[in-house]
Amino acid sequence: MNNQQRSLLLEKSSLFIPPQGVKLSYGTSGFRADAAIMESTVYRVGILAALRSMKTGAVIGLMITASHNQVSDNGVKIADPSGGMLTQEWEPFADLIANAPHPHSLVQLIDDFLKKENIELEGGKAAVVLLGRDTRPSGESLTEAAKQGITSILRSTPIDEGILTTPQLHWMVRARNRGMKASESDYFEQLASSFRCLLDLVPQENCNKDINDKLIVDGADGVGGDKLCILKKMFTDLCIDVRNCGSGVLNEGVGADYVQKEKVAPRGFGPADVGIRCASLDGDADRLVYFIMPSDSHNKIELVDGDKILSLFAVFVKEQLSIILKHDGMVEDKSYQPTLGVVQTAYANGAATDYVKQLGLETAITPTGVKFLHEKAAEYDIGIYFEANGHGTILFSEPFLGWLERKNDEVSTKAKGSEQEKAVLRLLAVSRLINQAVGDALSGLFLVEAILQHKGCTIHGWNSLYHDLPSRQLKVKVVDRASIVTANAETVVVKPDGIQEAISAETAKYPKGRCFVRPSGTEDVVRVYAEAVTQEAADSLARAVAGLVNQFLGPSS
Ligand SMILES: CC(=O)N[C@H]1[C@@H](OP(=O)(O)O)O[C@H](CO)[C@@H](O)[C@@H]1O
Ligand SMILES: [Mg+2]
Repeated sequence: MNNQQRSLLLEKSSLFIPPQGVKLSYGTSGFRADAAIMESTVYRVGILAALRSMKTGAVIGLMITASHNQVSDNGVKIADPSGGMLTQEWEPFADLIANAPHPHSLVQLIDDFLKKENIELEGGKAAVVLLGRDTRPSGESLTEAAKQGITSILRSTPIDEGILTTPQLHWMVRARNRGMKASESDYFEQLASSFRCLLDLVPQENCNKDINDKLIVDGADGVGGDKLCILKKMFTDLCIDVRNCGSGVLNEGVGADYVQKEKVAPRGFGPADVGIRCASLDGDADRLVYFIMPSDSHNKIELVDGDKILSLFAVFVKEQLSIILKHDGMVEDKSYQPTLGVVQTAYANGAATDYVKQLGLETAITPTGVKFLHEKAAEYDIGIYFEANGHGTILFSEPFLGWLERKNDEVSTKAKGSEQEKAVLRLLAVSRLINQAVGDALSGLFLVEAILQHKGCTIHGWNSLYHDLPSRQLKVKVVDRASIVTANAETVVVKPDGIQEAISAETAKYPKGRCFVRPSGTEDVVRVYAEAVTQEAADSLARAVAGLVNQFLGPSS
């Protein structure tokens, strides 16, 4: 790097010295911690974003959010040119620069990295970084820190997009890099028009079915509720009651994470909502779960989680695809067989996995973390992925979309008004509605709503697609969670020696028992997951295996 660049970096970074004794690591959710200690980290991620933009010659995104964490936390993560997560190859560099103690060590690390990655700061394209933040009060000053980081690299421009959901920012990055319209209003417009298209294609016999038109959405007192209020104004015939829109504390007794983990209704929901279709978004609106309020006085809800959303999407997509593949309703078109696959993690309920297998779909399991699911789903022509917690989307391959467009041309002349034409139009609309960059609670919600209308199905009907096996999750605090090493998408433990045999022996005592343990990527705990035919059995298996974890790893003091 030249002297001008070096002195700019030294000067600016001296204003962002990391607090002593803090070591952060770029995990599944980027960097996340108490907002009070995040400024230097965000500044440095700003530098990384500018370098990534130069390396790729494309627009990069930088999102400031701590999702479902408490309001006093904050975090930062990068969206790569595709709109997906930062390439895993750059994560070690993110860790190195975030933890460099002083400006000189930081500049040295950057210099070494520029050489290793062959990044030319003077030639090549200038850097452009899109910035977004959630509604946290610390977001504004952290955005300033990010801008300082970006402008610490010569020829780099930050574009502040203000308060956004995480998926909106990822969507904008992807759209910009494809030369498409990429503003927030373009995002709303695309969701609205594709949703409208799906509603226009609802089969006649289901058009007037009473599926309980009202939907109540818990906005987690975060950004998702605000954006949904804008979107719902675009549909006069859709009745959405948005609650927890920012007047209460973000994520406190509200939000998809709370609802899914605690299995209770969020704040602001009461007896008047019994039986109505309800949904909950998380703090940055990249997770979505549905739920039904119970009819008794207990607060326990019926959860309709990410696995159920995945199942609903899988049924719909498979149906539409089979209609297209049938010429005149009789013969399968063998000339092109698109691959359709479903991707889950080991946390997917066994009943959900059985259900999608029964549909005849290929299923794959990856380690926990969206980046793994996304990567696997991208191997199919249509890849549907969801974590049980409600993060997921449907990915469509370019060759498949090209094929659909050609089919569309063909059927619009030869088979106008046919079922085949409608199915083609529906899948094209789904590919525009559902976020192709990351899981998106808003676009997921509108797709769920469209499919329920299409099928004339209530939330109760949807929820009874299959019945979840009882399960239990526990957390165990141990001395060093990294001493657990797993394989086969986290379903078996390979270290320490002997623990897997002990877990398997315990699990074998329970009919239909399934159990696995893994170190959390976001908390200092080992997670235990158990499933069995009764709740008591799942609880007992989880407790017994938690005991084994303690025995093999030693409880933390
Ligand atoms: C069991 C569980 O819900 N794990 C969550 C949680 O990861 P852990 O590595 O389990 O802490 O946070 C991740 C990031 O939000 C999310 O992708 C994942 O599903
Ligand atoms: Mg989130």
